[in-house]
Amino acid sequence: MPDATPLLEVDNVTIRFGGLTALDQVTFDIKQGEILGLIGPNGAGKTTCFNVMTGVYQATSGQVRFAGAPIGKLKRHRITRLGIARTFQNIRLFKSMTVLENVMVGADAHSKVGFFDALLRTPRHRRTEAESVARAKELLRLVGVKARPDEIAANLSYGEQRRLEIARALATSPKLLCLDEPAAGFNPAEKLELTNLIKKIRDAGYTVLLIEHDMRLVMGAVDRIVVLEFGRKIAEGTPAEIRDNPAVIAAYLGVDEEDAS
Ligand SMILES: Nc1ncnc2c1ncn2[C@@H]1O[C@H](COP(=O)(O)OP(=O)(O)OP(=O)(O)O)[C@@H](O)[C@H]1O
Repeated sequence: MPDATPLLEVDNVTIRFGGLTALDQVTFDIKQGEILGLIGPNGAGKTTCFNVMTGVYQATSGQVRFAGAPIGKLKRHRITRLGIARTFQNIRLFKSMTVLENVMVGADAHSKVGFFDALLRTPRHRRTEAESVARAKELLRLVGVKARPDEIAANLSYGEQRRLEIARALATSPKLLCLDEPAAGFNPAEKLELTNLIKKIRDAGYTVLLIEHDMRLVMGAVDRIVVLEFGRKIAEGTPAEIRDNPAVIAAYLGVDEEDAS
């Protein structure tokens, strides 16, 4: 079970783009070891939330804290090193590189081997590389990529490419893994497999934040849900609580709250 210490805190965060308020005083936290779903209609601010947590955007006001420390002013690579990794709505693999290389690119974010070690191929470099290869293969097994490690990424099926992206994100040894619509384009069987994979990843010791449009997947995979609409948090609770929440039903059906209740 998740313990009580929040791994990540989004504290009263507002983000404005010109006249548009993409996030409006949003507050929620992610507890160590839980799977949190972030849902809401199109344009609700979900991806903006990911972007503020991963250093792509800075909050106009409010604060994001990771393991208790503010991360709002940190650059993206520093946040990756602290332990937040993400996948993207659109697959962003290095398509001409191999499966293994794609995962090892992620591992490099944490490599302790210096530039000269790599250039001179020192014993330290070779040892670290062997360890990275072993770890990358282990991650490929965890996420269920069946293609050979030396296969070119572009030759993988769409579903395998999505799994590979997750393996690459895990290669940075994150404490928090953020998945942005990982089931986009999946058939029902693939969605079920993904639900199981997300739980498996959590059971392997990671905390997971999931943005996903597919309600069945969200309800089946997560411990808790935060709902955004027009940049505001309109609800927070267990899947059962969210399913019956009139404000959430109204947001998704596009009707007035009174009409939906
Ligand atoms: N860089 C930006 N500049 C201007 N407006 C932006 C920027 N990024 C996001 N927005 C706007 O902020 C709002 C929230 O967008 P966001 O992508 O976070 O929503 P979302 O909930 O992820 O939507 P979707 O489910 O469609 O991906 C939208 O109105 C969007 O147009």
